[in-house]
Amino acid sequence: MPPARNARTARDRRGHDRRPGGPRRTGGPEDLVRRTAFDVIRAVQTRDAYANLLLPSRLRDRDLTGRDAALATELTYGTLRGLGTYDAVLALCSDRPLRRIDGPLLDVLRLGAHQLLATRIPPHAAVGTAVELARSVSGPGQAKFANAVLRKVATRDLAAWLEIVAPPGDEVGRLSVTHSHPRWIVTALRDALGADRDEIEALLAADNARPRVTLVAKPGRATAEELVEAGAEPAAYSPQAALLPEGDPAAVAAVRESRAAVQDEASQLVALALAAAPLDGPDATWLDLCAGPGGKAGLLAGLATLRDARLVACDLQHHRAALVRRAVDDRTGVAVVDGTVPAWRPGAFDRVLLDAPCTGLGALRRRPESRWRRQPSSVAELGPLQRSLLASALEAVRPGGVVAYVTCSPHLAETRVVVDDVLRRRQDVERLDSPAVLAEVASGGLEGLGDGPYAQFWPHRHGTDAMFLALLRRTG
Ligand SMILES: C[S@@+](CC[C@H](N)C(=O)[O-])C[C@H]1O[C@@H](n2cnc3c(N)ncnc32)[C@H](O)[C@@H]1O
Repeated sequence: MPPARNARTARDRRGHDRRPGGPRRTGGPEDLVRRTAFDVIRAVQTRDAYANLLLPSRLRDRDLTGRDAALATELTYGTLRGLGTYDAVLALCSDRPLRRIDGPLLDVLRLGAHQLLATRIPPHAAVGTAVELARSVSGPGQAKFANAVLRKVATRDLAAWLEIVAPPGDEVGRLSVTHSHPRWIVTALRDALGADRDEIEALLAADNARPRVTLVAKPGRATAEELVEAGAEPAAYSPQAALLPEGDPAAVAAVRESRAAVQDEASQLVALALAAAPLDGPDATWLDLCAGPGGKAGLLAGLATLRDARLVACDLQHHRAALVRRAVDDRTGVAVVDGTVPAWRPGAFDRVLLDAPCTGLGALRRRPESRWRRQPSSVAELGPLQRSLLASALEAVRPGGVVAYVTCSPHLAETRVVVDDVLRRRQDVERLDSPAVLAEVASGGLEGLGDGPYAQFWPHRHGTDAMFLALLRRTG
C-alpha cells in the first residue's frame, strides 16, 4: 500500500506506533471505521487474510466498539461479499477498465459502492469519505477520479443498476451478478439443489445475509436452557443450541468457561446424528478423524462421556490438534495423525466421524471472501483426499459400526459423488436414512433435507450452513 500523503509517524492514545498510511483519528471515528474496513479488505486481497479472524483484532487495536465496531464489520463483510456486483457497476462508471485501476484505489471504490448501493449512509457522506480515503491511499489526482466514479454510481439505486448490469438471456450470468457469486458456484449450487433448482435465488440471497451467532451447550457441561437464561434465544432444531442476540459470545459465562461454544446448528445436528445412529454391538470407542479446530469433537466428547464411551480426536496439523485439546474434556485422547495412514488396527472404533476437508461452499455466509478465493480446481484437488479419508474411516470402524461422512459443502463432487465412488468398490457398507436419524435427534420438525439416504442442509431452508451428511454402517 503506498504511504499516505502528509502522514506523520505518531503514537496514538494507546501508545501504538501510527505509521504513515496507518489510521488517523483526525476525521473523527467515522474515518477510522472506514479505514479499518479498508485495511481488512486490503489484507484479504493482498495477503490472503481471513476477514473473520483479522477484523476482531483490528477493532480491538483501534478501540472501536459498539456502533463503530458494528459499522466497520458491516462495511468489511458487505463489501467483500458484494464485490461481484459492485465491480460490474464500477466497470460502467469508470472511464478506465477496472484492471488498470490500482488495487488500493479499486478497494476504496468498492467500499464506496457498497455504502451507496447497500446501506442507508447518505450519498454525500459515502462519496465524501471515500474520496478522502482515496486521497489518503492514492493521492489527490486519484481522489478526483474516485469522486467522478462514485458520483456516477450514486445516480441510481441497486435495483436500477441491476437492470443494466445483469445480462438478460443468460440466467447464470444474471444470478452471478445480481447475487455476487462466481458463475461456477452458481452452477454448482443449482446442480446440488437438483429438482429444487428454482430455489437458487433464495439460496444465493441467504448466502449474502449475516448469519445469527449460534451457541452449542456441550452435553453434560451446559444446557441450552442455561444459555437461554443467560440471554440467548431458543434455537429451531438442535436440542443443544441457542441463538445469541447482538453481542460478544464471551459475555456468556458458559462460553468463557468452555462449557459452551459458537457452533452452527447443522454442525451440531450431524454430530448428534452420528451419536444416535443405530448400531449393532458395543458402543464404547469413537473416532473423530479430522477434528481440528474441535467444534464437533467438543460436542461428541460430552456425549461420549455421558455414555461412558471414549473419543479419540485427530488432526493432521499440530496447531489444529492443539485447538481440539482446548475444546474437549480430559477423557478425550487427542493426537496428530494423518487420517489416510491409520495409527490403529482395522475395526478399532464403534463410531467414526469424518468431517472431511472441503471447499466450505456451504459456509459462504460466514466467510465473505471465500467465494472469490476458491476455484473449480479446489474441488478437483480435494477429491482424492476425501476419497482416501473415507476409505480409511470405513476401515477404522468395526462391522456393525457407523461412519458419518460430513462436508460443509453441498457441491455434488464433494458429497454424494465421493460417497458413491467409495461404496461402489465395496459390498460391506449400507447407507442409513440420514434425514430420518436427523429428524429423530432434532427438537423441532426438521424437514427439507432431501429424500435420503443422504441429508443436505440449506441456509435458505434451515437458517444453517449447507452441511452434508451420509451415515454409513459396516455390514461385514
Ligand atoms: C472441515 S475441517 C474439520 C472441522 C472440525 N470437525 C470441527 O467441527 O471443528 C477438516 C480438518 O481436516 C484436517 N485434515 C486435512 N487432511 C487431513 C488428514 N490427512 N488427516 C487428518 N486430518 C486432516 C484439517 O487440518 C482440518 O482441520
